[in-house]
Amino acid sequence: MKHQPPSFHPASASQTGLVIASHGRHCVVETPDGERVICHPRGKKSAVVVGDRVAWQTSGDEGVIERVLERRNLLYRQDEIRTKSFAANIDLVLVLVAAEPVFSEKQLTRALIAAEAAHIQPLVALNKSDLTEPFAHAWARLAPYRDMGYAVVPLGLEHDADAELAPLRELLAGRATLVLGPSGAGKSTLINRLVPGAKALTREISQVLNTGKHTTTSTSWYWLDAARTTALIDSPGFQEFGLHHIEPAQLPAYMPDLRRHVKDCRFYNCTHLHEPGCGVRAEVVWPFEPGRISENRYAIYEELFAELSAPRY
Ligand SMILES: Nc1nc2c(ncn2[C@@H]2O[C@H](COP(=O)(O)OP(=O)(O)OP(=O)(O)O)[C@@H](O)[C@H]2O)c(=O)[nH]1
Ligand SMILES: [Zn+2]
Repeated sequence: MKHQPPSFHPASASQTGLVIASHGRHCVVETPDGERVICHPRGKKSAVVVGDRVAWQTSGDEGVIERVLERRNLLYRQDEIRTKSFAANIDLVLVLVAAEPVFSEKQLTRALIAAEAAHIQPLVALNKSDLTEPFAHAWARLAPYRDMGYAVVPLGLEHDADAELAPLRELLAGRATLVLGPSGAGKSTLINRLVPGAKALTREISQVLNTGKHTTTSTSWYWLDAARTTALIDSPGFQEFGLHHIEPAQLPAYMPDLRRHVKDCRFYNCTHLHEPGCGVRAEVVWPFEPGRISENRYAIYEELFAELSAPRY
């Protein structure tokens, strides 16, 4: 047996906690009693992300993270150069788009594929129902997404009465939901409608984490209820949604409209790009028809396939 060095400090017991915000090398850990402590990871690499359950110990006024408990899932994006994590241990990914600015189907699809690849249920919401005509147009553009089984929730975050937000609240209840969306879709409006005191909390957290320095926002975790059963996680970084962690051949598995036709392909290893007897390509139509594959989605598939097949350096 190895000789154990004598311990001069009374060992402070390790506690568990939830990472509710992170910035650079600091993070805020919430204890089971709801107390919040600034923590630093032990060692050089900062591997902690919002949503992580951690074991930590007090060290003066602050804390040291000893280890990250096993993750149920981790949503991240990866471009040619680096990997960025959005959050861990989440139940739902809510992709918020709006009637205006006109959303990019490519970005929406990328987010949905990343969620599918991480085995997290996606949910789509379309905001700004008061902008009648653009809203109707956007709603129609989302028809293939409803048809492939995703819930698409109409919202008017600025004008809806609380009762009108009830269906959304119901979908979120008891779960931790990561909110993603392009700039201007209404993410801040959503958080402020659903989280009492969100603005104050954001200010408070960015003050403690940045110690006065001016920095952009990072990911934060908000509880919707006093019992802390329902959470929203706000995360920046929707615009550059790299999917380099996904193999091109895996793409159809993460695109439900393609997935349901793969069984009809003549070749088991069909890429759905040029093979004869391809069950996927046989279903591509424009305008969209239920049960089939919209030309837009197929074009996004082709583009992603090429992007993810390109040599990496
Ligand atoms: N017409 C209309 N405008 C809305 C609605 N909800 C939000 N907006 C407006 O849309 C704009 C963007 O809303 P934000 O909540 O700031 O959007 P965001 O997604 O947080 O955008 P970033 O801060 O750029 O990331 C604001 O001017 C809001 O007032 C809505 O239901 N209808
Ligand atoms: Zn095929």
